[in-house]
Amino acid sequence: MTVLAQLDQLVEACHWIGAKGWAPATGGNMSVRQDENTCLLSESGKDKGSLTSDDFIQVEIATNQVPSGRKPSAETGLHTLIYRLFPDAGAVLHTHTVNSTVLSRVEKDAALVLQGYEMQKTLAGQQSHLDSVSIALFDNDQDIDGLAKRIEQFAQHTPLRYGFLLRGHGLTCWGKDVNEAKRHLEGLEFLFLCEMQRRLLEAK
Ligand SMILES: CSC[C@@H](O)[C@@H](O)C(=O)COP(=O)(O)O
Ligand SMILES: [Zn+2]
Repeated sequence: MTVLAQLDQLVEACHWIGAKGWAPATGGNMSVRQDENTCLLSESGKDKGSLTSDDFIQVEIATNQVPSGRKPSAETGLHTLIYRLFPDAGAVLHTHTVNSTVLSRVEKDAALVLQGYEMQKTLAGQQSHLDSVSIALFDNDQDIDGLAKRIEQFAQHTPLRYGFLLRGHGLTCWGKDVNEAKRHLEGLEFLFLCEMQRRLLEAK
């Protein structure tokens, strides 16, 4: 599929994310890989639910440089990190949902472990509800370069798959293309909602 077709799919995914209320106000950011050296990232500060293809800005993956001089997402460094760590990653979606925001604060460990859910199989390579899926959880940080470094160091010793949570902030997930990133987002959000409800009910 061409990059233009991927960008069209990404714009559609942004509208779908907006309609679900998963990127309130100007929260969230999205990108698609152009080639091994560059990606197209959403412009900073926009309502991500009403983006058009003109709102995506070319960024160099190795350096975070922006040839156009426009202002891509404040979280550009997390998208480019994912494209650097995972040559197969073709799209990255970052959302601010209530479930990911709250659950990432309630969970004090360095990962949210999901187990026992059939919907784990929405995640590439997962074949059974009996397996455990560990979603890494990092403390939020306004220093995105510092945060990216911490995540990079973590990935050197622990597998990082599907996405990660930022505490009190939201989910960043990816896939080989827009469709897979969208499936991972929808699957993980479903699992977060189930996990919230389970913890609430079992606490009584
Ligand atoms: C609504 S404030 C949220 C931002 O600080 C950030 O977390 C975010 O997701 C959107 O930033 P942006 O620079 O528009 O990509
Ligand atoms: Zn954010």
